[in-house]
Amino acid sequence: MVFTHGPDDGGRAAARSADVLLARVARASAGRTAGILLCSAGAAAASIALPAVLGTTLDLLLDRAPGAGRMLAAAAGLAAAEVVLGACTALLSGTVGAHSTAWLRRRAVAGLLATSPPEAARHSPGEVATRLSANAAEAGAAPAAAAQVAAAALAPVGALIALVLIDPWTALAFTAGLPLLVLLLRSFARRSTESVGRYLQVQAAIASRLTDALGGARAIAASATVDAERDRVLRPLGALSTAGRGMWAVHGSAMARSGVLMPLLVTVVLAVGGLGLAAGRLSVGDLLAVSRYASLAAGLGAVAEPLGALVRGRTAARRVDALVRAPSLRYGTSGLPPGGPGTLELRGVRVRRGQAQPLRGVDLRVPGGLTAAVVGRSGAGKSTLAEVAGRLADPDEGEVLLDGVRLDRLAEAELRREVGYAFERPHLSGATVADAVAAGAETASAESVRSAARAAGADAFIRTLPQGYATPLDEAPLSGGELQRLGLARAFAHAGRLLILDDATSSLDTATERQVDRALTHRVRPGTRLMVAHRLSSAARADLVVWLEEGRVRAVGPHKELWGDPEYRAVFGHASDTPPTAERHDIPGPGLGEERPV
Ligand SMILES: Nc1ncnc2c1ncn2[C@@H]1O[C@H](COP(=O)(O)OP(=O)(O)OP(=O)(O)O)[C@@H](O)[C@H]1O
Repeated sequence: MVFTHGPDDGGRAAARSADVLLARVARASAGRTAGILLCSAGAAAASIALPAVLGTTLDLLLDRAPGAGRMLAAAAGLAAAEVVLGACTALLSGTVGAHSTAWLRRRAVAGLLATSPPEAARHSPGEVATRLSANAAEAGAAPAAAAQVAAAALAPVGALIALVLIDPWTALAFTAGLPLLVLLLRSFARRSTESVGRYLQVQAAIASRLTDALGGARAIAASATVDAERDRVLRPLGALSTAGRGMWAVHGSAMARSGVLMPLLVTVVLAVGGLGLAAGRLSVGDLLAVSRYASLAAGLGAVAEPLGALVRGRTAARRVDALVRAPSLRYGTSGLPPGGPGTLELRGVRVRRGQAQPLRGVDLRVPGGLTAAVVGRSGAGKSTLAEVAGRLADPDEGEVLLDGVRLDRLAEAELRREVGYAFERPHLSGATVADAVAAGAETASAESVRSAARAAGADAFIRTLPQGYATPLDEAPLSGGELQRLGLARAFAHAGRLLILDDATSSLDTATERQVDRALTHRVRPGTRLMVAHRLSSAARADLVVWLEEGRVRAVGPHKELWGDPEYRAVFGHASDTPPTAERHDIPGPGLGEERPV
């Protein structure tokens, strides 16, 4: 099976950006990270001093000289300090990891929520879950791992200096083997980055498939495809196992090679030290110290462990960084002309989504105050039109204007105040049902919450809930239609000059839909309505219909005029056997909106 590279796999630039992110997260825990370095340096200093003190102690004991007891106590103190400082390093590493993970998760969630829905949709829910959980935790461990890499090098470097001071020949013998170790660590870091990257990708693919399957659990059960679905979800397991084995093979081979190289170096150093003793250059105590320092210097091979954690953290950071860097919508500072009717214009609007072009050069004008139904076959581009009309996303070409002002020049607060949305499956947030309706750019008053709920046909069922409007949202059992009515109520409570309803009445019964329609005319703040509609009745009741076909405006006009076209009738499932009528892309008669009673 082949896994294509995700949007975050952009080579060096992505790696650099992830490193910048890690530098920022390290700065956020700078105090504790410095603590790791200090404790590690302290532990390294203690471990470096210990062999010298032990060597001197041995020489004093052999010579029966005074002061051996004091030196022994000093050695015990150094050993204790090494243990305590090591424990502090472990504790600080844990807290730095936890803080860094939390910091990364907050940034990633903020980045994801600030981006446009189509950008966010590039990451499947399962993939996002993996990036925010496992990947963020791995990346969060990177700052502490970096400090540990630096710390792991401190003791060996110090030990090497001590060897130079005791007997330069022993230091030279050790240094001769270092280029091999550097080569080994470099190759480990490179191969590890590749294998960890593969593993994380497959892991995300499985999570993504699993989340898809959970989302469609009812359909899977109903269509008796449980076995096939299980196979589909688990199919990448083989690739995961291969990637995992590859990862540990890289790790294991680095460990094995350094496991051979380092004892070999220690043996060579000891041999040189032994020759020094025979030549009278070194004392017995010196030889003891040389053997301990050689072992300490050989600890450089153990740098592979934190280096592995650092490599895994850097690779995981790229996946988290892709969420942090998700392009966010930029807002302007302009306002709308006061009292404007809500005239909506699209000029040469083109939208690309990967290979697809949901909208291809759309020109459209909906005069203020009118209700326009957007109709077309499935995939015609209706939801995409609704998306750019309310600036949930920007078009790739062209511009969208509300009362003559480009939407991307509007201040965010003004945009969200004046443009309202209701969706087919609204997402509600807030502690209670009333809070969910009140939530918006500005919190709606209790009075407008109730009046909006009445207008959306939601008041009656809200009253039957255990605590009415005060029912906690997560204790309110809601059907699809009830959820839609709450979404409509929220939109009505915050209605601005443009209200966009994207299939927002699809689950309502006909009577409630009519009631909502009447309320839209008489009880909700007057303005322009753009309604994505599949039902014939919605198109028939609208002032005008925008008929989309394959991302283009096929025609614009009153429903009864378009009805003469058999292809238009076919959109609603009526027979089509005559040729299409002429195209009309604009609404004749400006001022229609102003003449319309509200
Ligand atoms: N993020 C995306 N990536 C790839 N293609 C996309 C994306 N979003 C939309 N499309 C494609 O663009 C076309 C229009 O999609 P859109 O959702 O606007 O259609 P629609 O008319 O609302 O359809 P429906 O009535 O089925 O909801 C479809 O072919 C769709 O597959």
